[in-house]
Amino acid sequence: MLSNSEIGIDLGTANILVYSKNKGIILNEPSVVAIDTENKTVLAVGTEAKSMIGKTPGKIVAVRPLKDGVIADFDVTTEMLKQVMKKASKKLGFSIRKPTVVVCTPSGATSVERRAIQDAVRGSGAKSVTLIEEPVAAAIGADLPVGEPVANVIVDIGGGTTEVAIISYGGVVSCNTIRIGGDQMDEDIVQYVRKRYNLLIGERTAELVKIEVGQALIDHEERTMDIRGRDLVTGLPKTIELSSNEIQDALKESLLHILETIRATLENCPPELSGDIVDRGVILTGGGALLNGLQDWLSQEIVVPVHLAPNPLESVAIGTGRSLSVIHKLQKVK
Ligand SMILES: Nc1ncnc2c1ncn2[C@@H]1O[C@H](COP(=O)(O)OP(=O)(O)OP(=O)(O)O)[C@@H](O)[C@H]1O
Repeated sequence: MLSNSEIGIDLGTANILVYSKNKGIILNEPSVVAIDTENKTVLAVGTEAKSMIGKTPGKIVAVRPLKDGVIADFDVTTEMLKQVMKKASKKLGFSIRKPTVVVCTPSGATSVERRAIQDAVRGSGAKSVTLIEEPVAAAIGADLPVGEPVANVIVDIGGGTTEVAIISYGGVVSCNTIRIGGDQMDEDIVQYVRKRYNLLIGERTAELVKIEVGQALIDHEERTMDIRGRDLVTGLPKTIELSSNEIQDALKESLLHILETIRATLENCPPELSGDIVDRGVILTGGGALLNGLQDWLSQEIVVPVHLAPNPLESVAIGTGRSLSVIHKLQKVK
């Protein structure tokens, strides 16, 4: 049985989630840390730190210690995890001591990158750490029958990566990972606005634009939004109106890349499993799955049904938590 000292962690590029069996998701915050660079102390972690991005005085920086699904700054990640454990303990009402942890890694991570994730979680006080591949966790979290010999296709569009995996009989049959996800889409929007309007906007504004008027490559009713930034010619603040048609253009290249990756993965599917895909379709998960029109556009392009996971932003965390009890049955985790 899973106790509260057994937790699942979705250590994502954009968000970090902690799952406990009795309470479900007990923490869901941005993977951001605010640091005082003078004395190297951590000032804030999570939501509070994210609200500081791009707004801090010189000596304080708000950083994201993960990039493309893997650790970019080991020490800051470990510190973030320590603070996350403290916050999660507060939510539970008692201290999480030396927990047994299942944490996800991108399928495309190298052995060194996997080791770093394991060490960082251990460094935050965990007694034992087991890794699970992110698409497998996402599939478990989305209630797919991963243990059966049928093809479960998962398209997980996170902040740093998009992973497309075919899972059958408890394992990954075929998988492709690209380092394009929600962060790249934000960057696409920053670059578009810069080139088209000579206006500099921050990554948080770009993310808001993506969520509000972002649009996959499919016909839709046009929406608009006012945004503010710094005019690169005059140096002064300026407001412009952006439309969903423009953002559709800005996101085109990244979306086509994601589509190509899905196609390539499906083309590599063993023929015995291809029939399942026609019947069962593809499950879309990760925060990027929520982009307006994405589900319809993808089903139009790949001509198989595309379903949205019940909780795209939470599937991986739920899957890591659920898999902990299965792992206990299968192997002793030290
Ligand atoms: N409604 C929305 N429309 C478009 N994108 C969204 C929406 N909501 C969230 N996102 C994006 O989803 C991304 C975060 O998704 P998620 O939490 O699944 O990523 P992650 O697990 O942290 O990243 P990774 O799996 O790459 O490590 C962010 O880029 C965020 O901007």
